[in-house]
Amino acid sequence: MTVGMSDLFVKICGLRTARDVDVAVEAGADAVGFVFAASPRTVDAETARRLSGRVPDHVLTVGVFRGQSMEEVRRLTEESGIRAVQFHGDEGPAYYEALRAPGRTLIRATAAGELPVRCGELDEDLLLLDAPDPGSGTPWNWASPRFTAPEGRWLLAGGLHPDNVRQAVEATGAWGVDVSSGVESERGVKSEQLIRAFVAAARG
Ligand SMILES: O=C(O)c1ccccc1N[C@@H]1O[C@H](COP(=O)(O)O)[C@@H](O)[C@H]1O
Repeated sequence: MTVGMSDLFVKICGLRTARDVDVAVEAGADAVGFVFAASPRTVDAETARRLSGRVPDHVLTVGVFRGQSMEEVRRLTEESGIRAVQFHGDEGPAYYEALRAPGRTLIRATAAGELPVRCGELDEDLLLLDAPDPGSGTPWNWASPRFTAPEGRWLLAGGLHPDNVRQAVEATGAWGVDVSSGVESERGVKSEQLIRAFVAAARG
């Protein structure tokens, strides 16, 4: 898997317009996310395909799924042409086996808890630790002394924004970060200023 050109991997998620995509790429994001799960940010396959066409090869295009059938995930992935699949529900090993394809990155999102987790448990390439309510802008207690950082490559998400992302990275040692709500001016509407501020702050 080839991902990221910088020290800290930064993904900007929930993009819906060409302007969102252009700003995220210009700001230096390593990945851009298109939400296929039920959300105020949902896009269809045609929109994701059109927006992905604006993304240079060094930036990973990610489709976000939650509780969808394997057939729907497969169809949306193929129709949109996105290069990575991010599972946010309780998708089991059969999903990873079915969606594994050459050049495709598989991301497993799980709610952060006190039990240790490891990247690769379900054959994923990247692990994502998030709050229980993904996409809500709610943080989890990543600063807790009881939190054990996972082994392997993992992304931190949940309630991140330009003012807390650097502190979160330093506290957890995360390999990368993922954000949606924290770069919006209102729910579902991305802010150019906040996207730029987030990427710059994340990398310190
Ligand atoms: O963004 C959504 O609407 C969404 C819906 C369903 C599953 C995942 C979703 N987004 C993911 O949630 C986190 C970002 O959360 P936050 O808004 O920054 O707190 C990130 O992993 C997104 O990919």
